[in-house]
Amino acid sequence: MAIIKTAILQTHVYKEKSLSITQAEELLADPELKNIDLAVLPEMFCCPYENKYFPEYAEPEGGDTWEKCSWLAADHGIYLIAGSVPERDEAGHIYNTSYVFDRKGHQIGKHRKMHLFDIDVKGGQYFKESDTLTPGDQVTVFDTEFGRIGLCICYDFRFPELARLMTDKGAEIIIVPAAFNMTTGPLHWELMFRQRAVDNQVYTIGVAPARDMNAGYHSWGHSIAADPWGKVLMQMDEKPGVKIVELDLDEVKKVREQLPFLKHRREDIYKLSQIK
Ligand SMILES: O=C(O)CCC(=O)C(=O)O
Repeated sequence: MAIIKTAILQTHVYKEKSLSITQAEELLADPELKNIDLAVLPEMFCCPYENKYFPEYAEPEGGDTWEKCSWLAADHGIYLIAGSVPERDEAGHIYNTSYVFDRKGHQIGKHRKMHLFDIDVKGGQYFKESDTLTPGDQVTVFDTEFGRIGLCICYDFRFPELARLMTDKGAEIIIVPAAFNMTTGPLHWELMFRQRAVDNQVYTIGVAPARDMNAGYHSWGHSIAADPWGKVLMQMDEKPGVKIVELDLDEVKKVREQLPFLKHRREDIYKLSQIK
């Protein structure tokens, strides 16, 4: 049996970066989380989700936030998907980046959000990440002793091609630090996590910041886990909190054997290919 005990941390994002990090530290120290294998934080878990803050809060890979997350993973002996943070590279570009640490605190994965969130819904949400951020260009999967996990960030998950590429690369779980909003969250959030799970026969996990109506961006919250049948295993409300879900990778194998549609693709007629 390959069961991954996964903690989903729907945290509050403070204006002061150090408070958001301390919050993660305190939550992980809770004795109820003693036996977890993996913990996941939300998108921009220590930076308010607004363009004006991304340059100010950005750090290079290996910076203070990175160091702290690496230490937390090693200290608890867990895999940590450190939500996402604004990352500044040597050329001064800023990315929305998720780092993954193994049980020893070594970085074993890194995803730079590939699809920037540029939308303008009349009477609803406006956002233009491309005002400050640069897109990444890598499909991200990483290995654990349980199996392979795919990783993308929020708007990336709207692109079924990306989830399928991760599945084709062997992902059995797809993890998505994310922050949907009050316009798109109510109709699209659960639907997407269930649909990608069904289409790819994977577990899907979405981890969002808690809603803060005093913030510039109102997160939908509702962190979620769906199984490879598309069943919602757990969904939170909008408040801060922690939930543990058990992901049984034998289920992925069973579902794929019983309903083998991934093998029934007509690759003689159509094919998804990666250019880079
Ligand atoms: O796709 C959506 O509706 C929300 C996306 C988003 O908030 C993000 O990419 O940060």
